[in-house]
Amino acid sequence: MEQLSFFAEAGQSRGLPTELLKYLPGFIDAQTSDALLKKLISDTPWKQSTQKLWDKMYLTPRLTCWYGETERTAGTLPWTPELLYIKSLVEPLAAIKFNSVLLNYYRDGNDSVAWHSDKESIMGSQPVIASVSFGQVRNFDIRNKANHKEHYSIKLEHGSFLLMKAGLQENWEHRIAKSVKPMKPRVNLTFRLII
Ligand SMILES: O=C(O)CCC(=O)C(=O)O
Ligand SMILES: [Fe+2]
Repeated sequence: MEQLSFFAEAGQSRGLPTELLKYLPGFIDAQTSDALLKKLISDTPWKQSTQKLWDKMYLTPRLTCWYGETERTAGTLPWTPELLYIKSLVEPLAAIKFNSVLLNYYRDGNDSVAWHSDKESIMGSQPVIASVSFGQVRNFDIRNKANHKEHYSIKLEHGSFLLMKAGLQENWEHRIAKSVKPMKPRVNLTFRLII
């Protein structure tokens, strides 16, 4: 029988392009991750923004909030001690000093992020992005833009780290798909360098 645990077991596609991605489960221990998940959910002033698709406005299917060096982008909040702590853990692995982080809150299986790449010009053409996940394990799917049949999936675990290396955004897209299985809350942080 399928195990219906809170945080499903680890697993990832074979042959993951490690020159583009580095995945570290258990990057932050379970107890610290539990506390951070709770604090981030309760203390973040989450917003649901709107997005335009085919000339119609839709509510983004998740909640978000930006933090970082506040003079850079409008609406960005100043760093909190928790975010500075997580930033200090990811920076040595990414070999980058990040100046912003996007928080995504997936409340349940209906929340998602559609296929996209993070290639805004404010991050340069080859951005390196460090991603930390807390809570519900969700599948992080990636596919080659030129050949959608080339695709992989990583189960991003509670307290895990994922480094999206230079080149990933250029040639690959990623998403967190909706799920028909019941899903507990998940918070994801993507540390970025906005130039
Ligand atoms: O939730 C995730 O793991 C990914 C989020 C993401 O792709 C983004 O915020 O650009
Ligand atoms: Fe993304």
